[in-house]
Amino acid sequence: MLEISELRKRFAGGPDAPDGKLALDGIGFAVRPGRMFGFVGANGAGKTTTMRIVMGVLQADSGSVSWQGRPLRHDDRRRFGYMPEERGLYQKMRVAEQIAYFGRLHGMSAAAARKATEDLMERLGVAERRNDPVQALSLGNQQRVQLAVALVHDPEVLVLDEPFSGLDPIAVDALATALQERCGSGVPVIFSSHQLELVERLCDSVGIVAAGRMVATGAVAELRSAAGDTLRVVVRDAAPGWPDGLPGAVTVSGDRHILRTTSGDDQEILRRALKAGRVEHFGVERPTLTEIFKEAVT
Ligand SMILES: Nc1ncnc2c1ncn2[C@@H]1O[C@H](COP(=O)(O)OP(=O)(O)OP(=O)(O)O)[C@@H](O)[C@H]1O
Repeated sequence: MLEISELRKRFAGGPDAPDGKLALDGIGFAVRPGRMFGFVGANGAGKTTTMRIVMGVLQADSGSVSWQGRPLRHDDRRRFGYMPEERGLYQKMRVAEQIAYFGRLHGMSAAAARKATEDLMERLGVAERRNDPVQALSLGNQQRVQLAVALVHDPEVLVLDEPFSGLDPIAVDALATALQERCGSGVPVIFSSHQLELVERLCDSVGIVAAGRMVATGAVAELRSAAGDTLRVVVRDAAPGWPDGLPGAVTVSGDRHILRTTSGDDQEILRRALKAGRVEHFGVERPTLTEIFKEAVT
């Protein structure tokens, strides 16, 4: 298991902010083997900083990262796969050569690196570009190569900073399948993303970070059920004022009134809605991850 505990990090300030910037204020979470963990949060919340600390690119002021029950060491990180936010490809190096080169850096034999490279280029749809320098590829294709670089040495853990950003839907599916396979073979996977539908679809658990703190963490289904069900009623052509006194909030969209409530007598609400106009929808809904996210970070 990969465990991140109580990480704090303050960046040095400039003349405008002499106290610096507290980027992490006690972040902690754990990712079990074979689990996919979605790391979400607004811009500047602290995701990249956390992942950089996990990968040893930055040092925390305090807190710890442990892997399989003991403090994470430099050697362990060689067996991790990392996709940094700033990306890190050699622009002039050819695609196949580059992926194999990173495999070699992680200690693979030349033959094993070549074989893994062939396999990944095929899987990620860049085999036809094998002899092109990276700089000749579109950004999305460069990202596929970046992912191949993170995967080539069959890592024990995957830490990916916004791996899905900028990818077309075909590439998203190829990447999702590649990650699910790694997970299926017992690898813990952490990835950050602003694409919450994707996180909801792929991840066993999520962590929502705001201002350097974890504000919610757990299985997506648990977070959704803990957030409580909402009754949504849509009434068409209803007279204004019909929901006066009913709990919840009403929004108006064209000729539709939409009432959302988490409390109240549903039968009474239905009677009132039927009297008021044409009831187009009456149902209980579980909040999406996007709704939970907005609630948690605002
Ligand atoms: N090297 C640095 N020096 C000073 N401040 C920094 C540095 N790196 C990050 N920060 C600040 O730390 C905070 C957290 O940034 P971080 O990049 O971790 O956020 P993030 O959640 O990854 O955001 P995004 O979704 O925009 O990528 C931000 O306020 C950022 O401006």
